[in-house]
Amino acid sequence: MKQLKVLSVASEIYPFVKTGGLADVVGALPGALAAEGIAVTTLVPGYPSVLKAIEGAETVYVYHWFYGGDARLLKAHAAGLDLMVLDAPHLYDRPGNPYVGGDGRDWPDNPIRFAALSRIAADLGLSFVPAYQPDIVHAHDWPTGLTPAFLRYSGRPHPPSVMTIHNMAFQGQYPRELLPALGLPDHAFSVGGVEYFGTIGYLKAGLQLADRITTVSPTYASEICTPEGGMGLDGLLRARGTALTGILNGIDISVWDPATDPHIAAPFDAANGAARAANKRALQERLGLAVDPDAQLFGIVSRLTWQKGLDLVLDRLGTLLADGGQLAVLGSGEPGLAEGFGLASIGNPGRVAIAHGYDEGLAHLIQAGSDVILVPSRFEPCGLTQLCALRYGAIPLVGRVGGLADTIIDANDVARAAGIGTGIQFAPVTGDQYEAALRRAAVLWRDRAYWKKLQKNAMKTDVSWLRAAASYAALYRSLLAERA
Ligand SMILES: Nc1ncnc2c1ncn2[C@@H]1O[C@H](COP(=O)(O)OP(=O)(O)O[C@H]2O[C@H](CO)[C@@H](O)[C@H](O)[C@H]2O)[C@@H](O)[C@H]1O
Repeated sequence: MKQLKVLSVASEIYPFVKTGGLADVVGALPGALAAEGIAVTTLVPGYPSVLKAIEGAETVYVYHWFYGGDARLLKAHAAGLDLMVLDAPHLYDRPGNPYVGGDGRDWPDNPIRFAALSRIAADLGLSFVPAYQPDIVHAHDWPTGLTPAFLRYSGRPHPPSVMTIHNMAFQGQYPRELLPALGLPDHAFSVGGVEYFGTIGYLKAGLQLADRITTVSPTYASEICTPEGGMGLDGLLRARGTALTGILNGIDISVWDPATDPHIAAPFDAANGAARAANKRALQERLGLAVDPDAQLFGIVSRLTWQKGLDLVLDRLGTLLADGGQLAVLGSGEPGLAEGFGLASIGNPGRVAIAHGYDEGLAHLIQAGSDVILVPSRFEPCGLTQLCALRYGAIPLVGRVGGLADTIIDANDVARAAGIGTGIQFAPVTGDQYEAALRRAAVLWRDRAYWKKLQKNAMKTDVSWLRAAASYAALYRSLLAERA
């Protein structure tokens, strides 16, 4: 089969720059797709952390006066990834994260910064760099949503495009007056183009103009077609009909491998789950929790946001602790939630602990040492933490929404009889239902023989990228077949 070239474009990529699951997916897809005969090159902004990782990269294109300053397109290979990097210091050479400055506010020029990224993706699609001509351009989330628009409004032949939604909650909406500064023609501002409720909608543009739309689970794909889940874009998505599909994420099972994980206290696998005990002890010691193998240890690794439903955990903390449970939280985000967990840890020494900030190593130890991983999300396009939890034998307790519905088999009586449960689901996502799920978790925990069975089932679940890679490959090939 002919090798396909896919240009993937995104605002973050693991291991160079990450604020959430988007980076994981963008960083893992190229490796997964290589096995399918697909060569992925990823275009990302030249943030300081990216430029540091690609010192000595080759300049393949020079832009004089590009959105307010000079810029270069660099080509590099780092951490096993083929990269194109947009080095535009006036747009990306600053501290903070890709979207916000040190004061926690969005960079005011975000519309320009991400239009520039999308513009380069389109330029590459339009063969500006003769040595690199992708067959498909694949854009991820709102920061790259204008890519299909730049392709379309170039008026030139261009490769087909795919737009992937990792999270509908972020859409990128900016005043219409920016249109000329973005480099889009007046006629782009139409319902069939980039116009979105009187503004310019970045994600909207991508969803309107890409040849195909994917999101990261089948259930989320149906949820976003409803007024409740569509966040204003459900009508458009319904109109696009079969152009939208859901492809479940995987995780990088070499990074998330309890048998070889350098971040954990003791390696283990499905056949030797008993070694988890050493990780539980290490986690309890590290976070100052009482060292007690019998306390059911609940873990959270998350961005602290409304989406993740963590206010429910605080509201119903009494139930979690009532049966001797413990809680270990790693997260960063909304100050109100961080403070809430901080106060809970002060009020319950040895029982509740919070580690603030971002800590890759501790995330691994929490997965390896917790008995349960809590993901009570209000909506969840796919979710990666429950996949890590499955792989590490921590039983996911999740809201039955989006990808959480698609990746966990609720350990109800029928599943138990069939020997197939892998976690605990609850719906709808309310405090009462969450609390009922906690009670079920406590009952299941008391039956240690069954708990071990659950862990075995969880660890046997295929959470790799294998199936997703085959689905993306099929999607790309069908797009090209259509064009031909
Ligand atoms: N404080 C911390 N320290 C260390 N690691 C931390 C951390 N906080 C979070 N992480 C890690 O960041 C990743 C988060 O990924 P998720 O998919 O769970 O959520 P996110 O909402 O960011 O992603 C969005 O995009 C992804 C990708 O498509 C979808 O799965 C998801 O549903 C959607 O909301 C996980 O790998 C997790 O371990």
